[in-house]
Amino acid sequence: MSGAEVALTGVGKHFGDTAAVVDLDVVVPAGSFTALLGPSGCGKSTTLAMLAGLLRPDTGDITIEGRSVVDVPADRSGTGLVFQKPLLFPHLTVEQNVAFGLRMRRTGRAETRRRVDSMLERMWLGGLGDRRVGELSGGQEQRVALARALVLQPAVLLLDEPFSQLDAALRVEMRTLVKDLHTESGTTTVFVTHDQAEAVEIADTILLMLDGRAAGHGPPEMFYTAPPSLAAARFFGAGNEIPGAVRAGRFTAQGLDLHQETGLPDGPAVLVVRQEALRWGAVPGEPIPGTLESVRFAGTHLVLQIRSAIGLLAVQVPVGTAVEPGTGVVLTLPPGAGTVVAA
Ligand SMILES: Nc1ncnc2c1ncn2[C@@H]1O[C@H](COP(=O)(O)OP(=O)(O)OP(=O)(O)O)[C@@H](O)[C@H]1O
Repeated sequence: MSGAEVALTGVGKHFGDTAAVVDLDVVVPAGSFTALLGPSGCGKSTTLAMLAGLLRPDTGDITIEGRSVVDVPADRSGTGLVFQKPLLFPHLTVEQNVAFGLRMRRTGRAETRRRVDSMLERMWLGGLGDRRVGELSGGQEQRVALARALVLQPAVLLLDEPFSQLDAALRVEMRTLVKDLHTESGTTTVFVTHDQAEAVEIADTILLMLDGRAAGHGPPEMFYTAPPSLAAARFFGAGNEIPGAVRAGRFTAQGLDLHQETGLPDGPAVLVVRQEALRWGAVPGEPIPGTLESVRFAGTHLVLQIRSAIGLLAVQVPVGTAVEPGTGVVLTLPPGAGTVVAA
C-alpha cells in the first residue's frame, strides 16, 4: 500500500505541569520518510504515541489522509508501530507473532500464510518461523517486530528509536533494510531518533523538535546550509557562531560588512558558518585575516582554530595541509556559506 498524508494541527500535550508537545503544526507528506529528531525529553515519543492513537492530544487534531484519528483506537488508525524494544509475544513463535494482527482481523488462513511467509522471506527470517522469540538475537527480534507491523500493510509506519539497542554494525544493516522497505512500499514512515547523523542518513525530511515545539521541518540539507534558528544550527553542530547585527538587510560583525544578505529585520543577529563551509586560504569570497592558534587532528581532517577580528573561528582542512601555529593566515567566507539567524 502506498503512503498517506499525516497532518497535525495545533497539537499539544501536557503531563501535569510539563508541556511535552506545544502547538505542533506539521504536514508529513504522503510517502515521505520523516525523521522526528531532537534531544531527550523534547517530545518525540509523545508525538509518535499521539500519531499511533496511544495518547490523546489535549489540543488540536491529527488526520491521516484527511480523516481525524484522534478518537480512533490504535488498531484501526492505519498505523503500524515498532518500539525501541521489540515487545514480541514471548509464548508465540516467530510465525505466530507476525501472523497475530492478521488473525485478529480474521484474515483467511491461506491469505495469512501467504503474507506471513512472504514477509518472513523479505525480512531474512525465512527458516526461523517455528522458533520461539526468546531464541532470537536482538537484530532478529527487531526484524520480527518490523515484520509484525508491516504485514498489516499500514498506511503509516511509526518507528520509535527502533535500532538504538543494537550494536553499530547491526544498526547500519537495519537502517538499510528499513530504507529499502520504504522505497519498495512507499509507506509514509516516521522515525524517531535523537541521533542527528542517523536522521540525515535515513530520512528525506527532518522534523526537528526542541522543547516540545517544531524547530525546523525540511530536507536534511536545509539544516546544514540554511538552519532556521540558532538552536537548530547548534543541534546540528554549526561550528562557528559570529555575533553581530543586521541593519537594512546586511549583517555586520565588529563593524565589518561580511556581505551576507538576510531577510531578517534590524537587530542583534548571529552568522552561523559550518567549519567545512569556511575556506582555508584566499579564494573568491570575503577574506578574513587572522592568526593560527591551534591544530587538532580529527581523523579524516584537521581542525584549525584561527583568532580573527570577528572572533575565534574553526575551519577544516585536509590531513597533511602545511600549517604552523602562531603564523598569520587568511580564511575565506565564500558567498552564501553562512546563514544569518536572529540572536
Ligand atoms: N507519561 C508521562 N508522564 C509524565 N511526564 C511525561 C510522560 N511522558 C513523557 N513525559 C514528559 O514529557 C516530556 C517529553 O517526553 P518524550 O518522552 O515525548 O520525549 P522524547 O523526546 O521522546 O525523549 P527520549 O528521547 O528521552 O525518549 C518529558 O519532559 C517527559 O519527562
